[in-house]
Amino acid sequence: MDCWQQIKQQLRQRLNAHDFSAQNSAISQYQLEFTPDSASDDVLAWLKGQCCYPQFFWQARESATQCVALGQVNYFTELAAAQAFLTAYPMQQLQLVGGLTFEGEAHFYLPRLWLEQRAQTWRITLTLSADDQQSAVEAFLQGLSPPLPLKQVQTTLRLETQNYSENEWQALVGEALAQIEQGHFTKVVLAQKKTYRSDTAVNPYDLVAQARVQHADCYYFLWAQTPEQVFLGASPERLYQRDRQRLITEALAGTAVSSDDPQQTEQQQQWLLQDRKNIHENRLVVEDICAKLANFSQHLDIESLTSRKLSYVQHLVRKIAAKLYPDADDSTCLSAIHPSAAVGGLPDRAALNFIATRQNFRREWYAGTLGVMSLANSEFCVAIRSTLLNQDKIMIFTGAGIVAGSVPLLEWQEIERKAAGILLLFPA
Ligand SMILES: C=C(O[C@@H]1C=C(C(=O)O)C=C[C@H]1O)C(=O)O
Ligand SMILES: [Mg+2]
Repeated sequence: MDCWQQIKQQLRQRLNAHDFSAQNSAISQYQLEFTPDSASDDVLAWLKGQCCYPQFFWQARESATQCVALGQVNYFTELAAAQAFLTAYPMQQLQLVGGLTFEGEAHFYLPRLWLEQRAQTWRITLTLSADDQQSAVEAFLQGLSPPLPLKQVQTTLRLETQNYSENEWQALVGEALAQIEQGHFTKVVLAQKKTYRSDTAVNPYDLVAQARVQHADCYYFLWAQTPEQVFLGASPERLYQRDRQRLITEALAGTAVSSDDPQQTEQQQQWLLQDRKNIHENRLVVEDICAKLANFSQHLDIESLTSRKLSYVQHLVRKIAAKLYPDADDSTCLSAIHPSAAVGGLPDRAALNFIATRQNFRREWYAGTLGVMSLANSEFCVAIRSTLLNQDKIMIFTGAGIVAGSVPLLEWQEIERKAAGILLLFPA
């Protein structure tokens, strides 16, 4: 019997031993630790083999742990309800996965199965609730499949539509600049959506595997509530990481080119660190995040300006740390910080209104936030540098912050450069 059969059998044994009639604890969890047969086994490959939804793959930046959530025990479409649920089970350290769309819709799950891979050790957690039917959980376990090997992506993409031509984009940037000039807001982040068709079916798990190789130092995520819509990406941006009352976040904004030419990259870095428009663009994000955090933090620390190099672009970044008041939970933090001025604007209400009325598409998960939350700790990324797969349609999203001093042509070049970085995931 292979290791996957054994795991299924062990989970089934736990299920059979579980007393569904005992109502003393509404949520029960069973954990197994194991080492898969093959050292090259990967939770992403395991997820590729599954046909149950919702699915979530997550690897936080600076973390060696890769996580997968499969299926659902509970589903919340209100952030406050998700938070209240965690608060109701203080002893169990339950973890919810999900996030908020750019427009603020909440989608959080308590997953049926949670897999964590750290080096060669995998930990599986099966969650059962008092409302579960034994037969439904049995069917879920029955449906678990062995991993499918990850493959190199190879496809040719054909651009079908883009929401803005170069001229239309520059006109929209001009409109935003006029509003900035008139004092309606100081920053607004505009976005483009490009829709491609591929000549062969593109596998989303293979794309994430490609992203892990191509884009170092990022958050890697895959989010599929149904098989028809798979959202994935490699984002360099942290919304925040919280360990009890300690929160760290960052202002990541302001962009220059980065390439495999070290001299050009170095010269671009020097330019970026001194460029007034980019420094202003970054400072507005610091102002936005700090003003929001100040409402529920005992103190804030703001580090000095540095740059962060990625494979195709580099950004200005300032790290921010906060000590939260004890009653500030993830519901407080998420609803206050998201969307920050790195993807929305400042002041946020006026900028978000401009986006809602002038931007010709709804962003949904693009520039939303995804992550994992529990009472003790949580981490969320800003879901940029992302792609939505819808059958054979591939949509890629990019945005750029418009501030006083923005040059429409340069903002076009910036989003084109960001798009080229995402397109690296689709080698012909
Ligand atoms: C909105 C995006 O990126 C944001 C905009 C940036 C900018 O305009 O300089 C830089 C990083 C992000 O805050 C995106 O990549 O889609
Ligand atoms: Mg910019």
